[in-house]
Amino acid sequence: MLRFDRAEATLGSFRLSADFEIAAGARIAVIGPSGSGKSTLLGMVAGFVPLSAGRVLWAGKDLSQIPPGDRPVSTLFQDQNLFPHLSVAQNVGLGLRPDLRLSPEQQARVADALRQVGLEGMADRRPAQLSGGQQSRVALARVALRARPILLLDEAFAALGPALKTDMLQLLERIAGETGTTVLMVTHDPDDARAFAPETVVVVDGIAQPPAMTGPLLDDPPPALRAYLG
Ligand SMILES: Nc1ncnc2c1ncn2[C@@H]1O[C@H](COP(=O)(O)OP(=O)(O)OP(=O)(O)O)[C@@H](O)[C@H]1O
Repeated sequence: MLRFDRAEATLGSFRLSADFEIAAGARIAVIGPSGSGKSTLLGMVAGFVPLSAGRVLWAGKDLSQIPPGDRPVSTLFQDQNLFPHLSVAQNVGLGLRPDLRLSPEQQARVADALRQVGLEGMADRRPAQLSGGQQSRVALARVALRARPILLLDEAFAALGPALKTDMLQLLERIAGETGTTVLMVTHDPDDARAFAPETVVVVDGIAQPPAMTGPLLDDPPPALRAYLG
């Protein structure tokens, strides 16, 4: 379970608070107006944003004691964090070993991850030789191999067209389901939330609200969310 225990972050004059729990293995959308604090909420989990009060706990353990790189967390941003000078296989292999000294068994796992995301035959290409959708798949394969229990997506697929985005969300759902990964996904698209996330956290007026059922929430949004959704 991921628990925000009266957690607060303060960035200049901006303050965000969160006090709720997310079940292990849940898929959660995070929506709200621009500048409302969605990325800040993810940053509190990943460790990019320090807490000014309260705690964030995973499986009962206080994450603030753990440096960002050692937290049980992977984060995917819109730019996909791929290294341009490394091959597709090497970019994925980083999920297993940052120094890329992979054993034959680990190389086989990289090949398997590439197969899972439909990129077999592209292992030796550089990211620039792939389409945007294929680059997203490389990033997802790396995250799958990294196998951290919490996955944070910050508008990771926002640059993709609708059909590709649907593909990526289905792929993500399959991988997260197989591994039991807990996913928090920031999106500006309510259709993403409906397609992917049974529950949604609304971030508005400095508060990340407890998760609500996505369908009913979007069918009958509270006033602050209604204004944002238009
Ligand atoms: N380092 C900082 N110092 C001061 N204020 C900051 C800092 N980083 C972010 N903020 C402010 O904190 C608020 C929340 O930012 P955040 O990036 O979490 O919003 P968001 O909901 O993810 O926005 P968007 O949808 O536009 O990406 C914003 O008002 C922003 O201006």
